[in-house]
Amino acid sequence: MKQFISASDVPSVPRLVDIAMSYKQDPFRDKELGKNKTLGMIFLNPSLRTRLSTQVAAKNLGMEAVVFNIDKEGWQLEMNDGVVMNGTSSEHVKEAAAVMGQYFDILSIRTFPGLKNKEEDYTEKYINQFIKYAGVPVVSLESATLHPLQSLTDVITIKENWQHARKPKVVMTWAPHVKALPQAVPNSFAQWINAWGEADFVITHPEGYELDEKFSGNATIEYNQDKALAEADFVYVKNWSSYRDYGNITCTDPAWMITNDKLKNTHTAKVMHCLPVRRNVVIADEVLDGPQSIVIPEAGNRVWAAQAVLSEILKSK
Ligand SMILES: NCCC[C@H](NC(=O)CCC(=O)O)C(=O)O
Ligand SMILES: NC(=O)OP(=O)(O)O
Repeated sequence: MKQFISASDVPSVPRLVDIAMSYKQDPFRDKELGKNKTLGMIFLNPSLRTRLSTQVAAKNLGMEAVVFNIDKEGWQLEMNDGVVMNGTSSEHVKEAAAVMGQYFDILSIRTFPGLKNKEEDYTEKYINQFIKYAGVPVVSLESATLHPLQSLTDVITIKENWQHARKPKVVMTWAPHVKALPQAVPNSFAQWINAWGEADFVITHPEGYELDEKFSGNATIEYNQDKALAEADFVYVKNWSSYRDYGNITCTDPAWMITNDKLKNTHTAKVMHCLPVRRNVVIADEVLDGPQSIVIPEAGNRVWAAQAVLSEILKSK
């Protein structure tokens, strides 16, 4: 694997899931693989899970991780080519990415979308500038439109919580939020569930919240949340802002929040969320604190996903 930006960078999703699960059984079996190798972790936005789980994963492989909060501690970056840099940006990504490529064997980066310019976000302008100039493999720590480490984790979490011969019914439901959030997590979840191919996949959201079909693919879209949730085995909860009315909040209806009552017609569904989650806005306390929530072990699995990805890149270098 030469980079990890999207499910399409992965030769086999089921195989990568198996590698991650094998690291969960035996975290230190490749503790020499990353010896004398360094991972750069560049953040333009906040993070708890991605940052810490990837650092632990690197450590398990014997690799050194160096974290750089470039938004706060670096020079302000210019991302556009050919500009006269007489404004607020001090350093061009051409130099910044190339220099970091000199220091690290793998460069990982978090860069959220601006949610103002759909084309700029959906061409993944920022992460692609890093890929173009870094000269080393690049791993996404969540980019403008995708969050592959989260989605790999989510597939692992569904697989380890499913023991039946039939496919699980996985329902991704939109939920309310106070802020306009990226579509990266839901796009990515849809892309990975489709690529995995081992679930019956339904997406439910208010009208106007349709995701880019490039990611939602052949998932069933059901606008009635109660209908969608009926007989669900897994409920994946996430807010996102509108893709169609780009970056805007077009629904605030609190009735979309996940409560115990919403789950009553499911198959005692397991409830998932990437975190951080706004309690009693997105998911009610009674659900997050109840037996159906698997959000904590889900977040725990972030380590194994990151370890599988780093190991595959190290092996192909
Ligand atoms: N990395 C996981 C999710 C990150 C981001 N959530 C947020 O920004 C939540 C912020 C808040 O609740 O204030 C998102 O939805 O893409
Ligand atoms: N789920 C997730 O990516 O969390 P952080 O934003 O805290 O890294």
